[in-house]
Amino acid sequence: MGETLATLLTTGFAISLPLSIFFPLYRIIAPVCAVLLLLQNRYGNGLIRFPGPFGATLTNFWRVRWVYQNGDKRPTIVGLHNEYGDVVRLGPKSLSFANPDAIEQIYGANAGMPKSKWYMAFEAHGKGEHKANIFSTRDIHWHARYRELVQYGFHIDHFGKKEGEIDDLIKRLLQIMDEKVGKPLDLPLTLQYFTFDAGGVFAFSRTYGFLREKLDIDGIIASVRSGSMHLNRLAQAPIFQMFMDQNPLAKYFGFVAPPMEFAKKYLPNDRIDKQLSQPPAKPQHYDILDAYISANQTNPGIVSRNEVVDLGLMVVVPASEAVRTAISVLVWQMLQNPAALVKLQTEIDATFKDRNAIPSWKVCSTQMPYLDACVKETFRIHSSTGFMLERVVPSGGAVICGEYVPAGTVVGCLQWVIHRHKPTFGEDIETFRPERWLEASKEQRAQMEEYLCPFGFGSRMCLGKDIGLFETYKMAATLFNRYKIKLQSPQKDMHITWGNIVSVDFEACLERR
Ligand code: HEM
Repeated sequence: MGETLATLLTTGFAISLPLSIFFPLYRIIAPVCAVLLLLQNRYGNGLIRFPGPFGATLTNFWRVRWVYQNGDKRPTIVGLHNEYGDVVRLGPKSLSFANPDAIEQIYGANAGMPKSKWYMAFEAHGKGEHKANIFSTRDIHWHARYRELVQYGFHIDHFGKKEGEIDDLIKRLLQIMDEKVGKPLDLPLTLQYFTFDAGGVFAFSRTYGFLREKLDIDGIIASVRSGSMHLNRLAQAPIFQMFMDQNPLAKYFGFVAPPMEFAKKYLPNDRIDKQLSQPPAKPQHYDILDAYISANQTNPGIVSRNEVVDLGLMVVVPASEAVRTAISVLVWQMLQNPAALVKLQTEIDATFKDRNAIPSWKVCSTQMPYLDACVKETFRIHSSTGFMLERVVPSGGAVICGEYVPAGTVVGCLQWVIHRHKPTFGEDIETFRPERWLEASKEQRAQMEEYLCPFGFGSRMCLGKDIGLFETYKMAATLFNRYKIKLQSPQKDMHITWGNIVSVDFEACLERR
């Protein structure tokens, strides 16, 4: 067998040489090359002065293993910063920053840093397709123009006109919850039926039917969860993706990621075709598709018909999973902190006399300071996303937090770390304490608000921020107005899945108030 293999490997240039010459050479050359590569990784990137785990300086596979091992914990980069300080070397060519001063230098308008290859994991692939989207693209110019054309569709002034439709969905959700009163309820999953359908209404003015069917349609919720975990792991080492999801051979296996398949299956193609065949008109539906259609009509080279699939994908991942996580964490935190819950309930009772009321966005967002503090504290202590927002230092290098960083280095901040910056948020950063937002001086509060960044930073900040906030404020006020909520297992932590979303699971038990 050894003879045959060696013969094959050498066919064409040295078939007649005795095999015994080659094996000793392979045995020596391979390890020498590996050692040289590891030394180059550790010492050759100009980052040796930055502290970090030894394995991380040698290879990105350290990160893959690290994320695998910690898949059921909150992001452990926080622990690495506690151990190594404000700048941690996370890979041969990557640095994580904990000081909020880094934000402007990495994500500011003048930084000129594109996203890293980490984001490739979130591009369409399979069956011959490979397509960047608004979230993943590393093309700064295409992104800027694309975003400029569609962003009004994500703005509260536009989609806010759909509040009545969302209230109808909330009523359906409450019916499902009422049926479960007194019984164990998978609250995060039930909330996701709502966030999925609400995403459909915001994007396309139609639901997917999760609340009607009361089940995980096409198993997409389960797929998104496992996909988020899987992609977050693979993405840690971009080269890993070449062998797996981004493998050019994947198209021959006919593999299409489930979120993509789902997004395409439920696109309202009839409406899209009809509207595209008509002359440009004023918004008719006040959904996000309005903005995509008008962008396609005026700038088809920037927002092509294919970009509408991006919109479908947004409903499947951030609009359903990230918003579910935000609302679920808020509920869980309130239940862990009875004193805070009493204060929230007192504010709710003073604001709404009717326990069946579905609070309006306007009232929730402007007249309920304690609710506002609870939402902010939820996003601070547990941001829905759990990936470092990686950018690449452009040619010429950059100075970040006083440190020179060479061109080509991947740099970034994780919100979980920034939100634990003690000089900004206080010494008790691991405690859920909404009061910190109310007791702070005007200057300190402004500083905290500037560094509270669950939706990211700068030109790549979340487009769905208004939608995420709209749903979180409304659902929190609605649930605590109507129900007395308890945890089924009060002593147990939430079950955590650290994927690109840090999802949570727990069971609750509701009683009508
Ligand atoms: C609580 C809910 C949400 C959270 C915490 C959240 C968080 C984030 C974060 C941190 C980013 C920045 C990623 C980066 O820099 O790499 C992002 C980007 C994005 N999010 Fe969200 N998101 C939420 C809801 C939504 C919703 C509801 C939508 C759409 C309806 C959405 C659409 C997007 C898009 C399109 C981007 C890419 C923006 C760009 O690069 O220009 N998100 N989100």
